[in-house]
This record gives sequence, structure tokens and C-alpha cells, in this order.
Amino acid sequence: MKDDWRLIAAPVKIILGNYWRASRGLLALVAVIVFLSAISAVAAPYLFSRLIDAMTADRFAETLALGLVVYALLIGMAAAMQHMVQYLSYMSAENLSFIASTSLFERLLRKHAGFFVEHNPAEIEGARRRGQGALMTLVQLGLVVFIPGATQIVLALLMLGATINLEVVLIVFAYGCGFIALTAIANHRTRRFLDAAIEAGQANAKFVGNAMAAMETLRHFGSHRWMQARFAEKAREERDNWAAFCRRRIGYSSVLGAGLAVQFVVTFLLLLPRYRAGDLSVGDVVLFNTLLLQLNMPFEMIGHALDDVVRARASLLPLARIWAAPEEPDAATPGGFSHRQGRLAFEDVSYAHENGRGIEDVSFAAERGRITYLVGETGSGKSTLLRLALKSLSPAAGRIAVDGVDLAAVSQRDWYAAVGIVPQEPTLLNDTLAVNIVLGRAVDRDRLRRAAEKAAILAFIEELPEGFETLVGERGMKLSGGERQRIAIARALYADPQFLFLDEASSALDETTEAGIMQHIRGLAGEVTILAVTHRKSVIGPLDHVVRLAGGRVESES
Ligand SMILES: Nc1ncnc2c1ncn2[C@@H]1O[C@H](COP(=O)(O)OP(=O)(O)OP(=O)(O)O)[C@@H](O)[C@H]1O
Repeated sequence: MKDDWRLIAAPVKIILGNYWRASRGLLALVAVIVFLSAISAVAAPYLFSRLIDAMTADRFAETLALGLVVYALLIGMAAAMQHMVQYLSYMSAENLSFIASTSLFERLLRKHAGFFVEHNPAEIEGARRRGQGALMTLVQLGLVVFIPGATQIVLALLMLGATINLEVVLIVFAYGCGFIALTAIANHRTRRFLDAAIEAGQANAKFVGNAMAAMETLRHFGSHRWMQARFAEKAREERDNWAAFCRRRIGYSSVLGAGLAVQFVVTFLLLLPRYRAGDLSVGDVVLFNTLLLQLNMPFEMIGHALDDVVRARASLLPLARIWAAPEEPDAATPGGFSHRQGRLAFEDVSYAHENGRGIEDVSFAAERGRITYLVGETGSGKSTLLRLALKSLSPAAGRIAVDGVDLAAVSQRDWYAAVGIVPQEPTLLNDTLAVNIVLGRAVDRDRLRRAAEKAAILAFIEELPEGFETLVGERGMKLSGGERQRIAIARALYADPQFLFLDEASSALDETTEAGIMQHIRGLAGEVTILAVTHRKSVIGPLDHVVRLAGGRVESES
């Protein structure tokens, strides 16, 4: 539980800190208006009660006319200010939403590769939406509940004490404290339902993200009903936990209602004898009634606010967990990073995945002048080696050296700047071909054409009516598998990398296209270190360097 709060505190501190810096003028204005509105809300009934007494005291015309005008003004001001606050807080809430979503997105971009193996977009979006809503609730609570609530409590208590008597103040105060205490108990006892509901909702968001990615496959295998049932099961769990939470809260509300009735009875019983004895005027009784109602309100608001804080905690947890997930370090290499020969050497490297599979004592070197191919049966560790070379994984033993420098000492940022990668399954953004090749690097049309030409995709692109501006669809689905692969190759070549990693980069191509591309790539081998995984013997040239893997070890080299 403590850990949960600590987890939540990190994003809340940063986001609300930035929000405060960006909106402090607006927030201060809201706080002032809220404060004034709370004062008028207490001053108005006080004035009205005095007017009632003035009516009965035969100073009707002169006092009443002026008094009623002031009273009307106070009521009008309080209402106008309340509305003003509402819209000002909407305005600042939009700013908060902007800060929260940009901070989270920036953070997501830095997450470690493993994070995206565990989480899908729908799940992340669900966490963001819930968390952002909770942050807004917290700010709204601070602005429109705590400030006016506390102000109203203090002023109304002072007024009650001054005009009526201290016993009543104590009764009201006791009721208020009782209300808050009972709400805290209710929160404590119902929290588990809330947590379970949020968890089930988050699990379903993850599930939906998974299902979306595999929608066609699910359709082909007639898996709709099965998926629907799994979804419904979690959705039911979410609904039932919310219902259980609400049912219990209804029970607590009845207790609170009974407490309120008792409070009124006791205080009226205290006041009536004093009225009869002439200690209190009719105005005092009217004021008492209004203040009592008004005074209960902020206590109740604070009670509900505690409730909201508990719900905000549950809603913020998924976002806080994402926030805390490990990130890629983004520093420059201490002392700088330079390489001349581009010799990439694996020296007795071992790595085991969670399931114990991986690679063991692997040693070989990829050098310029020829392509180094990693071959071997499926599951023999080829992609694991590439991921180690990319620094997505770190060796458990041994080291990877670039021109004698341990890759562990080279920063991720510097290494990525030197490397081009074509993954097994290239991912494209739903944007234009040009955007997908350039991916935010400096745009150079000649370089773009050259990269597309080397990847044997230029002719295809130029035949399209929109050329490089053609949109590729979600995950590049408007392109064939081979076209996607060639775009990924062009992307990797665009920035003239010093090291090129190809993970079955041409597996979706026909043999002629593949031979053409590999010929281009072989031509780069004099200046670029090329490490490629392949299952196809036909792509391997007579001068290429081949490292054969079996069961995570190097079986032979040629
Ligand atoms: N993220 C992971 N978590 C757990 N095990 C993994 C992970 N990635 C790979 N493995 C396991 O490590 C072993 C090596 O996998 P790797 O992907 O490196 O093989 P590969 O030679 O590239 O296979 P393929 O030719 O089928 O692509 C496999 O047994 C695989 O199940």
C-alpha cells in the first residue's frame, strides 16, 4: 500500500509541478475567486438573518431596501463567481491534460525495448486516460472543494459561535469530524473493490489491444465467441466490483443520513429553550438553519473529496506503473565514441532469457569487407545475438567490443546513431512512405531517393500516383510484406549507417529482388560492418563470412 502511494507520487509530483509552473497565474486567480465566493456564501445568510430581525424591529423601509440590495448583490456575486470558477478550472484542466499527456508520451518514448514486449497501445492508452482523469479530479478537488470548503467551515463556525452559541458549534464540528471519519472508514473498507475494478478494466484494455493486433487471424479461426467470452468475463468482473463498491457506499450513506438527522434534532432541542427565553431572535434561528446546512456541506464535500482521492489513487496506479518502468539511458558516451575499422567482436558472450534459453560462450567478429551471416536452426539464438549487438539486451557474461571498446561503455544514443537495423517484422507508421523512411531525421530528397534505390523500391514508389507521399495504412498494411521490408531497408540505409544489422531482412522477397538488394548491400560492406541473419542459403555469397549457430552456441565458422 505504501509502495503504491510512493509509485503514484513520482508522476503526480512531476506533472502537477509542471502544471503549477505553467498555470500558477490562473490557479491563483481561481483560488482568490473561490475564496471570495466562499465569503459571500457565508456573508449572505448572515445579512439576511439581520434583515429579518430589522423587519421585526420596525425599521422596515430604510434598512430593508438597502439591505436587500446588498443581499441580492452578495447572492448574485457568489453564483457568478461559482460559475466563473467552474469555467476557469475547465480551462486549467485542459492545460493539465496537455501537460499530463505530453509528459507521459515523452516518457514512453524512452522506455526500454522490453516494455513494449509486455504492454500494448490500448493498455497504455487506457492507463493514460484513467490517470489523466484522476489528476484532473485531484486538481479540481484542491480548487473547488478544499479551498471553499475550508474557508466556509472556518467562517461559518466563527459566525455560529459569535451569534448563537459554542455548543452548537461543537455539535456541528463533531458531526463534521464524524462524517469525515466514517468516509475514511468506508474508503478503507471498500478500496479493494475499487482496485479490483480498475485492475480488471486495465486487463481488458490490454486484452483489447492484443485482440486488435490479431483481428484477422481471430476471424479466420472463428475465435470470436471465445474472445468475446474472455472479454465479457473481465468486463463483468469490473462491473461487479464497481457494483459491490457502490452497494457498500450506499450502506454508509444511510448511516451518514441518520447522523445528520440526529445532529439537527439535538441542536434544535438546544436552541428552542433559548429562543423561548428571548436569548435568540427569529433571525438567529433562520441564520442557524442556513448555516447548519451550509456548514455541513463543506464537511460533506471534504468527505466526498477523500472518497475521490481514494478513487484517484486506484485510477492513477496503472499510469504510475508505466511511468516507473525502466527507461533507456539517454546520455552521450563519456569521453565520446569513435570507431575506425568497425570491427564488432563477440567475446565469450552469454545471455539467458527468463525461460533459460538464449546463447552461451559465443565468440566471433564481424568485420568490414564482407557480410557476416548468422545462420542456424530456428531458436538457435540468432535474433538474440542481434539484440545484444543492438544493446537492447546486455550480455550476462563476456563482452561485445567495437574496435576494442566495450559496447557496454558506449551510450545507447551514440550507438543508435551509428547503426542501421532492419528487423524481422518491420513496423511502419500510418503515414507517408517518405515519413516512414526518414523517420524524423533531416530530410534530404536526394538521399531519400538513393536509399529507396538501394532498397530496390524506388521504381515502385515512382509509379504510385502520390509517389513518396503515398500513405501506407495502419502498420503499413496497404503494402505487401516485401514492400514493407524494402521500405525498412531504405529506412536503415537513409542515414548512411556505419553498422548494419539485418534480421531476415529479405525473407519476404522473391529471389531476384533479394539478390539485387543483397548485391547493393554487399557493395556497402567496404565501409559498413554488416551482420545479417538468414535462413536462406541462396543469399550467401562465396566470400561472405558465415557463423553457424546451434543450441545457442557457435557450431562452426567459415
Ligand atoms: N523475449 C524472450 N523471452 C524469453 N525467451 C526468448 C525471448 N526471445 C527469444 N527467446 C528464446 O530464446 C531462444 C533463441 O531465440 P532467438 O529469437 O534468438 O532465435 P532465432 O535463432 O533468431 O530463431 P528464429 O530463426 O526462429 O528467428 C529461443 O528458444 C526463444 O524461445
